[in-house]
Amino acid sequence: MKLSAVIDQAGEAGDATVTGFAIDHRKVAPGTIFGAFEGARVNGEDFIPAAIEAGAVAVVARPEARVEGALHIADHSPRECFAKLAARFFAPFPQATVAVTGTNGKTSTVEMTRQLWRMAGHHAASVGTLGVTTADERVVTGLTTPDVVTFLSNAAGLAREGVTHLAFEASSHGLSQYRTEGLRVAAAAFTNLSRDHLDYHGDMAAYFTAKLRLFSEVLSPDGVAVVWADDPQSERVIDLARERGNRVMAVGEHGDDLRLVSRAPTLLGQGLVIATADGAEHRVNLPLIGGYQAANALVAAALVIATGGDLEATIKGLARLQPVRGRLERAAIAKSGAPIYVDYAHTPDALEAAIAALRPHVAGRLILVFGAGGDRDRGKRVPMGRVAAIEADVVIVTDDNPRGEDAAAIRRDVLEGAVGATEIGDRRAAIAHAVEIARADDIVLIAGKGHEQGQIVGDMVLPFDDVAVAREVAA
Ligand SMILES: CC(=O)N[C@H]1[C@@H](OP(=O)(O)OP(=O)(O)OC[C@H]2O[C@@H](n3ccc(=O)[nH]c3=O)[C@H](O)[C@@H]2O)O[C@H](CO)[C@@H](O)[C@@H]1O[C@H](C)C(=O)N[C@@H](C)C(=O)N[C@H](CCC(=O)O)C(=O)O
Ligand SMILES: Nc1ncnc2c1ncn2[C@@H]1O[C@H](COP(=O)(O)OP(=O)(O)OP(=O)(O)O)[C@@H](O)[C@H]1O
Ligand SMILES: N[C@H](CCC[C@H](N)C(=O)O)C(=O)O
Ligand SMILES: [Mg+2]
Repeated sequence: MKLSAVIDQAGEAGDATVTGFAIDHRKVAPGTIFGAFEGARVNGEDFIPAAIEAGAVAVVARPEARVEGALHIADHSPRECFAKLAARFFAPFPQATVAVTGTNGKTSTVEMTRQLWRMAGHHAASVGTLGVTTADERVVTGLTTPDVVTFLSNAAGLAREGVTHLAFEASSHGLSQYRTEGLRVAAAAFTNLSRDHLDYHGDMAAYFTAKLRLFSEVLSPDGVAVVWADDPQSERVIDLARERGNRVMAVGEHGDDLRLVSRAPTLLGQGLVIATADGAEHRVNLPLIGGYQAANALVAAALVIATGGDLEATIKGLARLQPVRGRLERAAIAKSGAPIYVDYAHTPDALEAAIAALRPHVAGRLILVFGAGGDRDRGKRVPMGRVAAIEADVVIVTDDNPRGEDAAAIRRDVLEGAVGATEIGDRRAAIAHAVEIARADDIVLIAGKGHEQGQIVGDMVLPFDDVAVAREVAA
């Protein structure tokens, strides 16, 4: 592709051939357009000379950046500009693309959306914390919302493979860094807002603003806003969408479009009654437990309907949803008979939701093993401890991913809220202890790491899988 096809004002540089896009100078090859951004750690503008040396034909950067020897595509919002140009290069993308934001439930919702589309016979994929998932395979990317070049090239690659329907997770980091700009988003969903990532965003208002960008800027002007209506912040999302002229589909006990009339836990799932806007009531047995999974399933159904899915068939499809990896996953049964669940709850709200999901299924005690990640929002640790102390019957505080922090100091923070908890730093020993003390009518919940395959300690990723460890210690 010629530079003039990517950018209108390329001038005499327009004849140069563009071979790719990069935001890391180490990935620049001859013909690359380099995006130089100020980051949280370093300033990408410092690498402009090196990128040009490596063959960059153009550099997208702030007007005040110095660019010599390549076309300077100057923009006050260089990340946004870069994403839009890159999208021109990588297009076309899957014809129906939807996005999900919210503090909790993104991964579950995009995965359920993908499953429902597949049931309808579409070639569908999801992109998020679990990686890039299609019916055939899963490729791990490392981030929830991959960097913009990875994201756009993956989305285009999926389209080339025949994927027509794509659901992706829009994390607050991804939204504030414009990682998912430039492709048409036909529907966007909001699941909920609670505390997380304040290390990065500073305060709840800034965190929410980052998430709202999905509705104010990323969602197509003729797209549908799917909103979980039972969150205290839902109204703001609905108002924003209506002001902008987007159609709103409200879902939940307070939702008019898919109204959750009732929810009755069964042994391995729950019976749902869902009322639709035409007044009809639909009954379906969701084979997953917990209010939070019902919420995510309904949001997923709304996304499918918003992009043309048949209402009745989609609601029926809920009965065939497969569990999402690491979300209330039943990992093993202890010798005593106690079931052991693994869940990805790593915020106070999620921990509360995960415990609430299991509560109707426990006759004895709910034994919780959890910790908090290092180099992440420290302010969520005490509230997580508090939720644990209040909602669980036995609490064991252990290590999550300490990353660059002192693990014992993280546990101290959590223990400040988790009054009366037992402290066992070694995660395997903590899980073993929980399983050992569990009696037949108890349930063990191992929270925080879900599907993760490693424990990040310093710069190392040590192999660790909560599900595998649960199985080992239960054997
Ligand atoms: C805080 C954060 O989001 N950081 C991400 C972000 O960094 P940044 O733009 O601030 O980058 P930086 O390291 O300061 O560098 C600035 C620029 O210089 C470039 N650079 C840097 C060094 C160099 O030698 N050459 C070079 O060109 C970088 O590519 C970058 O464009 O862009 C980088 C490149 O894409 C990401 O790898 C990095 O993710 C880090 C590893 C990370 O841990 N991110 C987490 C917090 C994250 O994004 N999480 C969210 C939310 C999770 C959830 O709750 O779901 C996610 O979407 O995964
Ligand atoms: N709708 C919901 N309401 C409250 N809690 C939820 C909801 N959905 C999921 N959770 C909790 O959050 C955990 C993570 O769920 P999921 O992975 O779907 O969220 P996420 O938004 O993708 O998280 P991340 O930000 O880490 O990518 C679950 O294991 C559960 O404990
Ligand atoms: N996407 C989340 C994952 C947190 C998972 C938890 N195990 C932790 O390490 O804190 C984050 O990066 O904050
Ligand atoms: Mg996720």
